[in-house]
Amino acid sequence: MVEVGTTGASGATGSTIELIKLTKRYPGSRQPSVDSVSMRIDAGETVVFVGPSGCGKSTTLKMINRLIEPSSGSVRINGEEVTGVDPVELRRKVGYAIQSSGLFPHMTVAQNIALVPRISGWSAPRIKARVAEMLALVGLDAGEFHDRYPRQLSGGQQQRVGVARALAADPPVLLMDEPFGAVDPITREHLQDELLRLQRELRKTIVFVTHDFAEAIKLGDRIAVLRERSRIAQFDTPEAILTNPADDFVSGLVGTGAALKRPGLTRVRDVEGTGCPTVSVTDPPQQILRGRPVKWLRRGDLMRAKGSLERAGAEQTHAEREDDERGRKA
Ligand SMILES: Nc1ncnc2c1ncn2[C@@H]1O[C@H](COP(=O)(O)OP(=O)(O)OP(=O)(O)O)[C@@H](O)[C@H]1O
Repeated sequence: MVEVGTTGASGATGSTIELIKLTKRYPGSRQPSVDSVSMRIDAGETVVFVGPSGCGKSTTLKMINRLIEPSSGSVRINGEEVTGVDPVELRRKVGYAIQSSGLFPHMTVAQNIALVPRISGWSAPRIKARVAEMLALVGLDAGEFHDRYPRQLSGGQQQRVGVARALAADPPVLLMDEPFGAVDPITREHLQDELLRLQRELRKTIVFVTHDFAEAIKLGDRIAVLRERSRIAQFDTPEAILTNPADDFVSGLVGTGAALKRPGLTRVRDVEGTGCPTVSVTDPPQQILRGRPVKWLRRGDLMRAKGSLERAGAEQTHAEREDDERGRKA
């Protein structure tokens, strides 16, 4: 029997996901579209795949829930190979939300949300209660929306129903493939905020695909920057990627515009010297470092630190936050 989620000391209800040398070669293609990708995603973490069009983000994502079968390599959810999991069970474990919302047009909002609980064999009263709970969770009034059809909803409302449907069976893992790609920028920002709020509450393991780097830095605990064939160019926290891009490819994707959208992030060269200690070039580095900020620590880093902060967080490099986040530095 598959274990559905874990509620560990960190309070996360998600599952770990491991991609092990995951490869997809489509029939007739000379090159693999995904070439031996390996990564580990922690329980309760939001990881965003970002990269240029056609680099293999969606293919990688869809191999996690077996919408696409890998050519080789494997995916493990909480240590269990997904190929060994019954498809119905897999759908219950792995919620899936996509750009076009993916709602069935001939089903009402309630029927769409009830889909996975129904195929999982839930009782009618339990499904009814869950639909009401999900509508409330995504901020839609049940009285107004329960019996509407998708065509009677705005794009943003359809996306909300898509997210509600993906969460209905309380899966520990949520896969989101450009779920907010088809809505206007204001609605998109609103849906992103809603997702952040939901995730603070639910602590699922979320894998989110986007080609919008600003969206990646807003939503991701970590970002996997992918280049062609889903090769990992950098896999790190938004702060680390912004302040220390691995190479020119990553720098190009980050772009100055995206970096400046991160509130409170300032280049060191632009920071006023007031209040900074003055040292001589001959002073020993360790002495200079003593008592000074060395790392960025986020709440998730502290949760995962397991006793020592030595490997937690991201090294502070050439950029500095000027805002009240200073208090969170170790
Ligand atoms: N069914 C298929 N048959 C053959 N090739 C495919 C198939 N699906 C995708 N590909 C190819 O695999 C590569 C990766 O596609 P994928 O959709 O995973 O990229 P992506 O990074 O998600 O792109 P986008 O950001 O444009 O959605 C592309 O070159 C694409 O043409």
